[in-house]
Amino acid sequence: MTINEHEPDVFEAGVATVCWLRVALDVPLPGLFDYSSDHAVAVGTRVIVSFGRRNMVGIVVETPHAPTIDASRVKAIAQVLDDLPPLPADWMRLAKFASQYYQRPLGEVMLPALPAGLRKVAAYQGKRAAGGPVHRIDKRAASVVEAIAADHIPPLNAQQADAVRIINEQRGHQTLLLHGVTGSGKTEVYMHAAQAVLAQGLQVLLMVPEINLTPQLEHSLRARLAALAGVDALAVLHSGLAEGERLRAWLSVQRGHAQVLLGTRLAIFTPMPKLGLIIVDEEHDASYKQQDGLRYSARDLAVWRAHDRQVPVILGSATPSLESWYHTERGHYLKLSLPHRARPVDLPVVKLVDTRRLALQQGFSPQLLEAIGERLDRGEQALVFLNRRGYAPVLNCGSCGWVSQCPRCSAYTVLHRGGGRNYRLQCHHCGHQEQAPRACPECGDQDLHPMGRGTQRVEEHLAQWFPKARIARIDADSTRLKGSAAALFARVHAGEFDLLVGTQMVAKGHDFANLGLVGVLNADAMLFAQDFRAPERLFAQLMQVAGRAGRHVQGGQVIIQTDYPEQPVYQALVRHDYAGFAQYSLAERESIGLPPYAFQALLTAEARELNQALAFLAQARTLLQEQAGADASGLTLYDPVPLRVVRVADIERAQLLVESRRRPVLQVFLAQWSAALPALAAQARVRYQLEVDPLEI
Ligand SMILES: Nc1ncnc2c1ncn2[C@@H]1O[C@H](COP(=O)(O)OP(=O)(O)OP(=O)(O)O)[C@@H](O)[C@H]1O
Ligand SMILES: [Zn+2]
Repeated sequence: MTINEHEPDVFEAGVATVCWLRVALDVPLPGLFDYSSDHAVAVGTRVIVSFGRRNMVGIVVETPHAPTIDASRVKAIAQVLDDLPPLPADWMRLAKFASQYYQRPLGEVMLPALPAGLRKVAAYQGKRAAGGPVHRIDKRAASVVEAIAADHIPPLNAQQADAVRIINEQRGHQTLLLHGVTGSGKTEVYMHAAQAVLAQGLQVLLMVPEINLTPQLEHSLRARLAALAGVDALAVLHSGLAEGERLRAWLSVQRGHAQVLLGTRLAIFTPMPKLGLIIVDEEHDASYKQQDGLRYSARDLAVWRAHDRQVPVILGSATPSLESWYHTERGHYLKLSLPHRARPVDLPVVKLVDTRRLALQQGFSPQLLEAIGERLDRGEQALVFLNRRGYAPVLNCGSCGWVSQCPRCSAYTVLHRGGGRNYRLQCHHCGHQEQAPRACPECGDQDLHPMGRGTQRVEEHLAQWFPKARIARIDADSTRLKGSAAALFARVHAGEFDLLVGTQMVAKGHDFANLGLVGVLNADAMLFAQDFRAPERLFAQLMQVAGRAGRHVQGGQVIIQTDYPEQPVYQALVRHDYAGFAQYSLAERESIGLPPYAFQALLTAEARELNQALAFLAQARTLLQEQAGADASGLTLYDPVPLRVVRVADIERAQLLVESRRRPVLQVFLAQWSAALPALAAQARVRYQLEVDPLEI
């Protein structure tokens, strides 16, 4: 932007000095907004400005020589927020990259990435502001973190030591894929790598999929760091924190006080002045993908940020995403392998029980029941894994065939058991709830029965078969209250339960000391899902849950019940053959041109009528075709289709998939396209989301 020669130069005209500011605001409009100030304001500073009829907090992104609109229409900012130094340049670069890559206005990336207090006008103005949120936090004493005694620290084995050595040798940027089988001691590798970085006075960002599921990690990290660098060395960030706690943690990292930041995906947006290493644990986990607003992948941003800051990043997993494996095969990432368990135990024996010709008892094969009984007799724990919460997935009338359906969604309502004989029907899509009827609403017959089974019903049967066993059910329902998941897991680790029934919540990261057997029910449900990533997800999930068996004691066993034992997913599981499965799956993806051999974007539309949504997508498709012109050959545009669950809360949904073999091609077209979509959507009266690198299709 150059100064227009014909305009009076405000700096020399002797009028008041005016500084022009280009500000990012959290509003669903593309572009930045011009304001003025009577003194210089640095890029990265937060300011309060009036926008429309209200005041908002924005971030100064540029200080141009002249505004883009008529200078007389530019409003002055209301207040400069100088309780913090400006957001650092690398943070601004990260936000800009995310904004461009994920096709979202910069303000809608930057502001939501900050702790709430820093982006709310009310936190600074008004009676209770008391000098602003930073001032208030600084005045309040931090709650005392008790130093906990460090657990016994095992000496590294040879494979771990090799991995740590290679990580420590890195200078500048490198992405390292730590592929370690379940129980191989990846955590110890992270700890040692982190220690070396801390010793240089640098900071470490350690990301985990869900913190409340891994209290063990936080506990041992805190203990280790306390011994090393004092009790304040660890900051923890996740969405479950109260606003003040979150701001305090953010500040201590941003000021360089906390040396290690342990956090979920949102932690990727924390300013870290002395960043020296990023670690992404369970890098394959879908929780790294934000599912609303800015639909970013924290794993992918971690790689970008590490590159931008020229520091190493470790992606760790027993079942890496096929994307990461592909990069490793291509030599883009450096692979570190931990092929054996850290303790002197073997990986569990995985057995497939062919259920095609078996008489099952409430979904259980005789083999599985017998195996559970044996483990309990030996005083070991057993786990039954079933990825379906509630009592039964649907209620059915034996007389007329009526099934329980959500009035607002194209989905069944799930039967849940409350206290005693109180049954309710619940929609897992919109939250709709009703009392379960005693008689069929269609024919009045009382022959209503639950079809299939969820964790509640399995728990009930297990209690009948194993009356002496102490049973814990671990799913989203049994851990709804804040802190209850951590409390429940603590009791499991303390040996207060013999038998566990759980959903994918129990599969992740737990180091159960006394768990001998894992039984898997209903795995086939995921086998034939439409999504091309379903087998990858199933494999990872089963490998993870299988990996909970026999971690401390020899003789772990896994029983998977299936109607399709010959499927490659199951065969690879029996062999613990991640590499074989990955090779097979990548070859398949390559032959049909799917990610990671292609890049995708998904446009989803929501409207009152399905036709509205489909028509909008068809228009959007035509528009993209026109924009791309002759270059459209580089793009594959699929037909708009209804979603599998087409109606949720009375809104119909459809989607359009766009694909290209080359990422830059896709990026160029998405930029033009997304700029034109708001107008198109307003006209068609639909809501839409554009998602880059969608995980679920
Ligand atoms: N060098 C070692 N010697 C003995 N035990 C070890 C060693 N390193 C780690 N362990 C122990 O091995 C167990 C498994 O380690 P950890 O939980 O880190 O595995 P992991 O690789 O993260 O597995 P998963 O992917 O299944 O979560 C833990 O009980 C840990 O204390
Ligand atoms: Zn519903």
